[in-house]
Amino acid sequence: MERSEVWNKVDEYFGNKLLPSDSTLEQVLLKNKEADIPEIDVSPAQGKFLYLLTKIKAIKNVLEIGTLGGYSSIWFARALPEHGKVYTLEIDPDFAKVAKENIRNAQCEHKVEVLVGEALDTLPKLKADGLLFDLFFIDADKQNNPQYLKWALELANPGALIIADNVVRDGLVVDVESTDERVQGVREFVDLLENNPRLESTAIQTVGSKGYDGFIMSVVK
Ligand SMILES: C[S@@+](CC[C@H](N)C(=O)[O-])C[C@H]1O[C@@H](n2cnc3c(N)ncnc32)[C@H](O)[C@@H]1O
Repeated sequence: MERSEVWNKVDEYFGNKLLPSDSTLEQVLLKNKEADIPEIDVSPAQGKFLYLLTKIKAIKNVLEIGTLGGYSSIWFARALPEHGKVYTLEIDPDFAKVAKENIRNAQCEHKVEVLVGEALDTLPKLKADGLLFDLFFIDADKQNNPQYLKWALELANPGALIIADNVVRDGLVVDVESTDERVQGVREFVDLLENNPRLESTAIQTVGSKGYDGFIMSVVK
């Protein structure tokens, strides 16, 4: 069996055991497919992981950069208390439209603000509005990860979590010579984390239905 086949089977096994079937989330993925939205959302297991983290830390406000069809936004929203909020930033108005529908269908509308536009234009507005966040999920254009980290530090409550997805990129992250600007963005992001006195960080490699990748998690002091 191919390694990726094994990863899929193992994801399926744990999914069947630990993630009860969820017609709302399944519907989200179906709607995304119908709208030709790429299948680059987090996997169900990863979504549940984000949900659990949000619950464990009793997070109240989440800032997500990269909405796509709203799949991870819904996981976050479900983990928040009634008065909690997810602000999620999306550049593509068509994706944002589908995300808003999915979020409405999942009955999470009151907890999620989908903000359409270039994230680097939206972030200063959040700061001007005096918003602060307990958890950041950086999951958009990787070349801008260094900028997103700087903004997360501007907008973080003490003790906030910063999670950046897709940092392994099938192992390409260790390619010093890479001309892929996404790889360069991740490497620059890691350089900013290295010895940063405000952050404690780790990186976890993952395999599963989304292939070989990983995420970085940092805590703001
Ligand atoms: C990996 S997907 C997000 C997946 C989503 N978090 C999930 O797990 O369901 C990345 C998203 O970031 C959006 N994006 C890319 N560049 C962006 C930018 N500069 N500003 C805002 N959104 C951006 C893309 O359009 C895409 O929808």
